[in-house]
Amino acid sequence: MARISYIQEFIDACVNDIAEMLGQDVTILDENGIRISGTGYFNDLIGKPVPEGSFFKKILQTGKPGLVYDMKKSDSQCISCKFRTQCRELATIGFPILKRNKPVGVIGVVSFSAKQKKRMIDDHEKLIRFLSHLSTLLENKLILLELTKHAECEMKENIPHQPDKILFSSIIGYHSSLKDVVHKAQRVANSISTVLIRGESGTGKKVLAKAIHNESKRSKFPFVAVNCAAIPENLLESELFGYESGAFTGAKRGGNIGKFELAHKGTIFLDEIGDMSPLLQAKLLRVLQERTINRVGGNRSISIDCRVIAATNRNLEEMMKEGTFREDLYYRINVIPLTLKPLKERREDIGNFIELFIRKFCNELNKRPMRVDPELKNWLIQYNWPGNIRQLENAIEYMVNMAETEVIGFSDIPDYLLNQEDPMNNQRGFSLEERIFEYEKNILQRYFLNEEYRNNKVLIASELQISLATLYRKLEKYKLVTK
Ligand SMILES: Nc1ncnc2c1ncn2[C@@H]1O[C@H](COP(=O)(O)OP(=O)(O)OP(=O)(O)O)[C@@H](O)[C@H]1O
Repeated sequence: MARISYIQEFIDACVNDIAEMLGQDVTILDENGIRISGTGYFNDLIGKPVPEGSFFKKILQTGKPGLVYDMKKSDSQCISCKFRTQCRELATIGFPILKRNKPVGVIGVVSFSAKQKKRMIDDHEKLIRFLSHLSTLLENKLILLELTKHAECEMKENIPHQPDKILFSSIIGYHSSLKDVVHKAQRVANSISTVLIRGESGTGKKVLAKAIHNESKRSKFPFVAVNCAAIPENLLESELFGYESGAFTGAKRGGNIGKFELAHKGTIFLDEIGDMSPLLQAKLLRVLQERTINRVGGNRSISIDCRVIAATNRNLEEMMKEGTFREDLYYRINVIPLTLKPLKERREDIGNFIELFIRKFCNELNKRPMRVDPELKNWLIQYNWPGNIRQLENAIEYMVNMAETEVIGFSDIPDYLLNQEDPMNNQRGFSLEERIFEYEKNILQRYFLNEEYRNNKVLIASELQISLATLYRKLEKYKLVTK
């Protein structure tokens, strides 16, 4: 999905030209309320979020434009903004940037002098019309970008047997458990036996499956991935096995081949197999045993030749006990089990992933090479990563986008990393005292890294209803990072 920050260069050019033309300051926010561009006063605020409850945040929520010229009035749109009384803006017009009717950003034009304010109020109708055109232009640019990317992906998918770059050597990981998994995978790459990859979401199951395929004799033939959880149950059968003409209402004339046939001589990757319905489990079992499929609505058996790799993050043993996963299918797919550990159990790999992803995103986003502040790196290594490698990858993408210098620091981390309620995430082996320590430290740290509080100890102490002296003591005790 194209985000507003993906057209950053175009936005910067627009903002500067419009500000010059209108004689007012102009700013643009992304879908999270982060200022991604701005002129004059806003220059120093780029990369920072606007306060909760602010006029611009409301526009992001409602998708409605507006004009505010008396921030202090009780019915002003800024009434719930904490920084209302310190605000230097005299008048502001905000207009949503919509993508398919969903707000993905805001354009703001702001007056800081009485003269500018008067001009804004006099001309506000024209200005709103102009912003509406600009917003449409930005929306079109985003949609065009999305369509181009989509077309590129489709082209790549349609090139038969395109070699994929993921090999065993591209799987990052020095932890002994991962080395062991990769070693086993190498040994079975050329076998026809079914592999079952277990692991939490985002641990690299698909990456491993692709490496097995690419390092096997089947690599010249397709690797076909099917996410069994993402396809509605009634469609999954025809998706997997194909259908004949007239098999159901809406079926294509001439029928359609399914993923098993598409993967002929290659590999079929059945992701989230634990989410397959009992009925389909039975059909899949038969296919795996007989190595033939029957298209939906057809009565001819078609033999298949493809390697099956299945993956799941579900506890299949528990599911068998509950009767929601078939025991016979379990034994059929669990021939070569490979388990990927969650990232928090292989912390020695986190540093390498951080370096890898920083390089990747600097490259993709055309940014100069960056590095991470060593203190932040330690913090990231200690973090629990419930979303595993995928979450780490997304967090680094965010940080590379946000960083204004070549050193990524605490001010660049996404808020959601700090908003984790239980920092120990039910890890075993910690006492109540240690847990409470981490819990309190985490709460305080969140306040110090929250832009809204601007490191203001009086404000933080008052919000937490503790004395300033207590706050200072805790600051020292927990060695908190302040922005
Ligand atoms: N060892 C690795 N080296 C480099 N990148 C990796 C590695 N493992 C995973 N990744 C990256 O992490 C992300 C998640 O990987 P992947 O999609 O394979 O996880 P998954 O376990 O299949 O997730 P899910 O169960 O949610 O589908 C991908 O962007 C992938 O490129």
